[in-house]
This record gives sequence, C-alpha cells and structure tokens, in this order.
Amino acid sequence: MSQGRLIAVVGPSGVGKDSVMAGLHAAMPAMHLVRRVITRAPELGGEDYDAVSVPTFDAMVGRDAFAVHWGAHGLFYGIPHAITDQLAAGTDCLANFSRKALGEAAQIFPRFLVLNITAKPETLAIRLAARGRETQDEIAKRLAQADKPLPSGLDVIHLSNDGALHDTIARGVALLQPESV
Ligand SMILES: Nc1ncnc2c1ncn2[C@@H]1O[C@H](COP(=O)(O)OP(=O)(O)O)[C@@H](O)[C@H]1O
Ligand SMILES: O=P(O)(O)OC[C@H]1O[C@H](OP(=O)(O)OP(=O)(O)O)[C@H](O)[C@@H]1O
Repeated sequence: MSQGRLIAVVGPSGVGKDSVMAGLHAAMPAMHLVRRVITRAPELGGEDYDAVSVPTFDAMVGRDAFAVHWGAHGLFYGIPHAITDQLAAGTDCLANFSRKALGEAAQIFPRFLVLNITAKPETLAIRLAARGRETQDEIAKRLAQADKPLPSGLDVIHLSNDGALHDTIARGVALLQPESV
C-alpha cells in the first residue's frame, strides 16, 4: 500500500482554513481530518480539537505524543502521532498547520503537500471580526502576522478564498485529486 499524503493547510488567520477543510472533508470523506491538541479553552468553535491545559500539553510533549508541535497566538498546538499510522495505511490526512512548522514537517512526512489558502487583507479583517472568537486586540495581532513567507523547496498548492466558499471548495477538490498532484 502506498503512503498517504499529509496535506498541511496554511494561511493567515481568518482566511478560511477551517471552513475550507470542513468542506473538503465533506466532499472527500475518505480524507482524514486531523484532530489537533490545543491549549485553548474547549468548544470555541472553528474545528474539533482536544482542549488541554499547558501542563498537560507539556506532559504530552515529554512522552513524545506529537509528530509535530508548535506555539502560536499564546497557545500550543500538537499533531498526535496517530497520524503516522493513518498515513502508513495509505490514508490522505488534512491538517491545519503553522507556516513555521512546515520545514520540520517536510523532513518527517514522506509525502508532504502544502495547501496555501490566500485572501486579501481586507477580507481577513472582516472575517475575523465576524467569527467573533478573538478580542479586537487578538485580532489586530493576528492581522499583523498575516504576511508570512513559506519556506522554499516545498510542494505548494495555492488556493484563493476571496470568493464564495463553495467555489473555493470545488477548486480545492479538483486540485487535491490524487492523480492531479
Ligand atoms: N469564502 C468565504 N466567504 C465568506 N466567509 C467565509 C469564507 N470562508 C470562511 N469564512 C468565514 O470567515 C471566518 C474565518 O474562517 P475560518 O475558517 O475560521 O478561518 P481560519 O481557520 O483560517 O482562521 C469564519 O467566520 C468563516 O465562517
Ligand atoms: O505560523 P502561522 O502560519 O501564522 O500559524 C500559527 C497558528 O495559526 C493557526 O492557528 P488557529 O487555527 O488557532 O488560528 P486561526 O484559525 O485564527 O488561523 C494555525 O493553525 C497555527 O496553529
């Protein structure tokens, strides 16, 4: 059986990563949606995640529970090791990623693909305000980090999400067909 692809979804805060991932998963249910471990209060929406305290996260790092982990926005995020088994079984996996963890992940996962979602800065500001998960101050900090370069040398698919979500998802499904990548 050939190894599954790890598709790392990146893009600035508010660009629509979680929305696009949910739509891609609905359209391609065989693709596994990776559930992250996050030191965020539970049930704040956007994605299904395992909410843990910082001490619990640190203990998980200590026992090597994560294939990759990083810190951002004052939170810690981990991708559980179970993903390695899914990939080995030939299942494609879709994971919400940090742009700064891409270089490390590319060394770890044999078939690594980046799905870079883009939108205009004004679109990001409107969407973050409408989402309502962060305070104005937190939103300003996220917008200030919107423009981050990707490391070079990776396989990257660019997907604009300035328009309607269903249109973005349709283009994403076409771009992620195994035979087209
Ligand atoms: N194409 C789109 N058109 C309109 N609203 C969108 C679109 N994509 C996402 N949104 C909305 O924008 C907000 C941010 O989307 P989200 O998926 O949480 O982004 P991210 O995970 O990148 O921060 C959410 O309220 C979501 O419903
Ligand atoms: O290094 P960066 O590429 O800037 O990414 C930093 C973090 O931002 C996103 O988190 P989260 O899903 O909590 O936030 P978002 O929905 O506002 O993007 C992403 O999943 C990373 O964990």
